[in-house]
Amino acid sequence: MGRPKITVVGAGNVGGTVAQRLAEKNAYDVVLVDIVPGIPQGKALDITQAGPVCGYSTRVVGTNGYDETAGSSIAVITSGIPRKPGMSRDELLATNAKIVKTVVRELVSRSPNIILILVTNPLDAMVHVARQVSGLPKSRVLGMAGVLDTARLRSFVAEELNVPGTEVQAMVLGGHGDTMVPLVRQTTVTGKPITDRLAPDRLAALIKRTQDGGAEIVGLLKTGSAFYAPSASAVDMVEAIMNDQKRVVPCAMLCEGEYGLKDVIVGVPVTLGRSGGESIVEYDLTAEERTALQASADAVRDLCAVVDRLLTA
Ligand SMILES: NC(=O)c1ccc[n+]([C@@H]2O[C@H](COP(=O)([O-])OP(=O)(O)OC[C@H]3O[C@@H](n4cnc5c(N)ncnc54)[C@H](O)[C@@H]3O)[C@@H](O)[C@H]2O)c1
Ligand SMILES: O=C(O)C[C@H](O)C(=O)O
Repeated sequence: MGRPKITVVGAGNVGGTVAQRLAEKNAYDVVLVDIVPGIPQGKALDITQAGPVCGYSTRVVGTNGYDETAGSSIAVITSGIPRKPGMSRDELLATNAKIVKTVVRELVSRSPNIILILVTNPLDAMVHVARQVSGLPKSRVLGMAGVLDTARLRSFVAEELNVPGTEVQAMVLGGHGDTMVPLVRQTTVTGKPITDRLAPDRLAALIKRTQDGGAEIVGLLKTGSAFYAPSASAVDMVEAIMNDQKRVVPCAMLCEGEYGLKDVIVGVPVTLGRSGGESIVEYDLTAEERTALQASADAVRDLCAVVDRLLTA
């Protein structure tokens, strides 16, 4: 039996880097798809040629079609436009919804057992589009944002306290936008509560920087948005699923009553295993966190109503 196949759609900054990181795992066949002729083929060839140097023999195929994606275990969907300085992620809605709709149709028709990991923004609404179009169960349509937002908070805390980022644990829930909800009680440094190490005003400043973390990088890069940490975060989800790790990871997934949220896709702690998002884990939230999560879910719901109208028009 060959290696499991992972497809990456969109061979731009995030997708190209996801393909590279996956190839370096030396555990999958990788298919990289893009609409621009030459780009996925060129990047696939380049990644393949790094193999002898880096010690992997991953088969990486670049294509402008979908036949090569048949039988994929997972697709990481990064196709779509990124925002420019001064824009919100929500402004990408109309363009990216159309792209995600077509891409999901192509993927699911060739890989009926596929698990979709959405990366394209606005993230939570794109997971909604993918669910509507694919009809796949909620466990197989997930969004990557919580791992990234959490990694940002962990790295800001690590820098502030001069400790390794790996010693900082955290959990950021909610939609991938200004309303994201960092859980202070889940934030620890070398196993101790963050509140023992940081004054409230400093912690509040780091949380604000996390909420604005994507925009900070968009402002610095001028063209395009972050891709090193986003690609690492998407590959972390792929690994948790493919290795059946049963690890609790913040992901965008449909809530059906968990946290009091009904029929809305938002970032929540999800156990990732071989069947995808296997369950939503309910932490004990403070009243303030619960209210913030509800507000975040309301913002996502409003955006999903807009995208539903756009796609049926
Ligand atoms: N969820 C997150 O945390 C997160 C993080 C980073 C980026 N993003 C989002 O990911 C998306 C991609 O970002 P990027 O930096 O890689 O952008 P990019 O412009 O570098 O790459 C996007 C690629 O998608 C391709 N594409 C467009 N339409 C397509 C289609 N119909 N089929 C196949 N490919 C198509 C483009 O040709 C391009 O190569 C953006 O929407 C961005 O906002 C989300
Ligand atoms: O900020 C963006 O537009 C890209 C991504 O969502 C991020 O958080 O880096």
